[in-house]
Amino acid sequence: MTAHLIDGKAFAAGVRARVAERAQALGVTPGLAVVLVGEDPASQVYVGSKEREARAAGFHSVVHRLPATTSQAELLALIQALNGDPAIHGILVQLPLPAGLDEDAVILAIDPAKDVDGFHPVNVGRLALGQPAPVPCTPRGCLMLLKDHLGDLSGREALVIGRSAIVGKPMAMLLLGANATVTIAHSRTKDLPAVCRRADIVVAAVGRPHFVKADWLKPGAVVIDVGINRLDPAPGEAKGRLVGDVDFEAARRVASAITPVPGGVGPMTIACLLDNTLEACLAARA
Ligand SMILES: NC(=O)C1=CN([C@@H]2O[C@H](COP(=O)(O)OP(=O)(O)OC[C@H]3O[C@@H](n4cnc5c(N)ncnc54)[C@H](OP(=O)(O)O)[C@@H]3O)[C@@H](O)[C@H]2O)C=CC1
Ligand SMILES: Nc1nc(=O)c2c([nH]1)NC[C@@H]1CN(c3ccc(C(=O)N[C@@H](CCC(=O)O)C(=O)O)cc3)C=[N+]21
Repeated sequence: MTAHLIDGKAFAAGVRARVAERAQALGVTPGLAVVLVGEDPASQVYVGSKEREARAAGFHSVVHRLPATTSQAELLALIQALNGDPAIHGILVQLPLPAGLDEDAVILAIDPAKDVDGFHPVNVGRLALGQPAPVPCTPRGCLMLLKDHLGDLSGREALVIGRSAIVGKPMAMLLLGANATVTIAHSRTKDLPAVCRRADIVVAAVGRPHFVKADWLKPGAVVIDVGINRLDPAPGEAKGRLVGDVDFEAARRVASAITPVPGGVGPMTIACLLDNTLEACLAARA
């Protein structure tokens, strides 16, 4: 079997086009503020594409680039200013923050109505309770791809590998909300290959290249690879290749469908960020 490639890049372009259309019809310009503290080169890339795609969708997009030496008080003051700025409907603080800054306190300072990442405890609680809330962009994008490919997820065995607040936990909540039977694996899970072989759906969010092996997969499983890992450059390459958390070339011979890296989940994250910002803008007008 050669797995169907789930084209997140194409799907995300469709989501962005619908967002742009709705934004245009709105008569108000959705505003997104991204806050980047420090010089992490990978973060610079993501922030650049968020800004480009927000503008392409007709949004007002501002990026605040702060030095790694920024104090907690300075960062909190910026967030207060953005909370009070009526032109800004969505605030995203790029994580992780440099050492010395208190991530929890920063997230708590964001107005939950502008929390387009869905990381504020109020929004995390709402998601857990099944109440309407901005949903974290990466898991939301993964669920869109799964539903598009599989239709109804009811009763399917889903395994989420990873339990971070950004990806693993909200992914598990969304799958549960879609009536899948959900298992969450992490670094203390015993016999992960055996747990994985039971799953109809595998979402890998670990942060280790080639971590999920082909012989861990049930034949016909649907695999969503969230990982973004940069390999060391091969001789003659300026920068290393991007790969996911799944041993892609081997896995595609066992899975029925799989997302590539790049071109899978990553573009969906950005598309969902724009959609969450549009929704926040709509809610602010209501
Ligand atoms: N495509 C996109 O848009 C996005 C991609 N990413 C990528 O997704 C990946 C995961 O990100 P994130 O969730 O933030 O990462 P974290 O490092 O916060 O979490 C990694 C998770 O993997 C688990 N883990 C680590 N080692 C093992 C192991 N040997 N067996 C089983 N589980 C293990 C950890 O378990 P434990 O809790 O026990 O330590 C942890 O829960 C990264 O590659 C990141 O770059 C992230 C966000 C968006
Ligand atoms: N507050 C916060 N919210 C986030 O959503 C957040 C964050 N912090 N910190 C870092 C992670 C990572 N992340 C990605 C987004 C898009 C791509 C993406 O578009 N990737 C492209 C490739 C990009 C490239 O070529 O470099 C792809 O997979 O096709 C990747 C990773 C969001 N994150």
